[in-house]
Amino acid sequence: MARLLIVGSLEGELGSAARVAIARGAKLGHAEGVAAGLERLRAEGADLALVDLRHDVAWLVQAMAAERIACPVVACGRAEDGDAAVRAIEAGARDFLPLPPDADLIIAMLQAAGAAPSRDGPIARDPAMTALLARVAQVARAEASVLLTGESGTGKEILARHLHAVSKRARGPFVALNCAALPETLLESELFGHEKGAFSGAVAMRKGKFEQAEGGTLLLDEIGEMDPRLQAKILRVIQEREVDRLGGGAPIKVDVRLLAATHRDLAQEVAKGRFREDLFFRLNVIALRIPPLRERPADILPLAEHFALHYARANGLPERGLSLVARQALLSHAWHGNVRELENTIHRAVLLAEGHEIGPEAIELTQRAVVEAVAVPAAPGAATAAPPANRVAALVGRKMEEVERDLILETLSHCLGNRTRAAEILGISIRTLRNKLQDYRAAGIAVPAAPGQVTPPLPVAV
Ligand SMILES: Nc1ncnc2c1ncn2[C@@H]1O[C@H](COP(=O)(O)OP(=O)(O)OP(=O)(O)O)[C@@H](O)[C@H]1O
Repeated sequence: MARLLIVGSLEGELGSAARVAIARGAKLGHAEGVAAGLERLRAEGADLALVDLRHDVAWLVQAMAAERIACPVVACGRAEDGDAAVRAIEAGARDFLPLPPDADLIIAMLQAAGAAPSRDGPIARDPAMTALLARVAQVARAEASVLLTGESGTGKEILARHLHAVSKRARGPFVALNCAALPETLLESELFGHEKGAFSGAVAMRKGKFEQAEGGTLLLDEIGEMDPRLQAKILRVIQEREVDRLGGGAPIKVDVRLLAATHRDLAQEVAKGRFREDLFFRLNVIALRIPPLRERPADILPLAEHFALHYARANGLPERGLSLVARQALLSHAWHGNVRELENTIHRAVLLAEGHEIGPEAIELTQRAVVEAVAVPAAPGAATAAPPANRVAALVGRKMEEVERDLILETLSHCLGNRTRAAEILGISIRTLRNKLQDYRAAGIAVPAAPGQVTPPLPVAV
C-alpha cells in the first residue's frame, strides 16, 4: 500500500487529492504544517509527500536533506501560482501538482515514486506463472525471507506486494526500498533510522524502514547493488531481529519479514566476491524466480488486455479491444523489457489508437537491434550496417563527454525510460546513471521520463 503524506489543510482541494489517493488504496498520513510533517516523516516515513505551497516547502526539503530523509516532495498549489511553484522546484521539490488535483496525475506521481497504488494482483495465465503464484501462496504462510529474482520488468515488486497481501502480515505495512536508488549514507539512514545528533543535520530521532515495516513486510529491491558494509548490517538485523539506529542508543527489536529482489545472479555475485555469502544464504531460504515474459507466452495477451483496459479508463478514453493483427504482433515480439515494456507499449497504443479496435499501427515495438545500435550515436539509421571502423570514424571530432551523453540518453529512450535496464546495457551502476542524468537535467537537457511518470502541465525540474 502506497503511503502518502499530505501537508496542509484537508478542507480545501488537498482534501480531494487525499480522497483520490485513498480510493486507489493509498494509506494517508496528514500534518497541518511543515514542522508536523517532518515529525511524521521521522516517525512513519512516506512514499510521497504532497505539500501545500502556502507552507514553507523549501524549509521542509532542506530539513529532510539535512536529516537524510529520502522521500519525494511534490508542491501543490493553484495553477496561477507559477512563481511559488518555480521557487518550490528550485528549493528541491520534485514536481508541482496544480490544484484542483487531477486524479490521474496523483496516481502517476505515486507510481513514479515507486508506490503504484494498485489493488490489482498480478495477472497470471501461463502455466509457468500460475505455478509460481501457487508457490507464492504456499510460502506466504511462512515467516522466512524470500529472494525474488528475474530480469528487469518481470514483476518482482508486484509479486512481492502480492506475497505480502496473502500472508498473515497483510494487515501490517508493506514497505519497499530501492537499494540502487540512493547513495550509501542516505540508504543507511533510510534503512536503520538515526538517533538525535547522529550526524550534523540529525536534529531529531528518526525511524528507519525496518521500524516503519514493524508487523509487516520490508522489500529490499535491487539488493545486489548494496554496498558490502550495509550488507553486513542487514545480516545482523536478520540474525538478531533488532536494529541499531545510527548514532548509538540501545538496539530496537523489530518484527519484520524481509523480502529481497534482484535482477542479478546473486550466487555469481558471491562467487565474484561482490555479495556476502552468509547474507545470500539467509535471504535465499526461499527463492522465487520470475520467468521473463518470453518464457510465458500465454501471459502476453491477458496482460495486454489488462493494460489496454486500465489505460483507457485512466485516460478517459473508449475501451478498445486488440485487433487480430495487433495480437499477432504482440505475440511475435521478444519483450526483452518484459512486462514493463509491454505495459508501456500498450499505454502508448491506447493513446494512439483510433477506430473501434487497437490496430497494429498503434503498436510501436522497440527493436532490439536498435538498442544494440545505440553505440553509434552519429548515424542511427545506418548504424547496424556500418563496419566498426566507420562507426568510430564517425565519432572523431566530437567530445568524449558529448558522445557519452548521447549514448546514455539514446539507450535510456530505447529502454522506455527504464533506468535499471539502461544501466545494465551501458555496463554502469544505476547510481552512476542517475548522477549523470541529474547533471544533464541541471544543464537543461531533457531526460526521458521513468516508466509510469508523466510530465505535469506546469514548469517542473525534469
Ligand atoms: N503479472 C503482472 N500483472 C500485472 N502487472 C504486472 C505484472 N507483472 C508486472 N506488472 C507491471 O509491470 C511493471 C513492472 O513490474 P515490477 O516493477 O514489479 O517489475 P520488477 O521486476 O520489480 O522490475 P525492476 O527489476 O526493473 O524493478 C509494473 O508496472 C507492474 O505493475
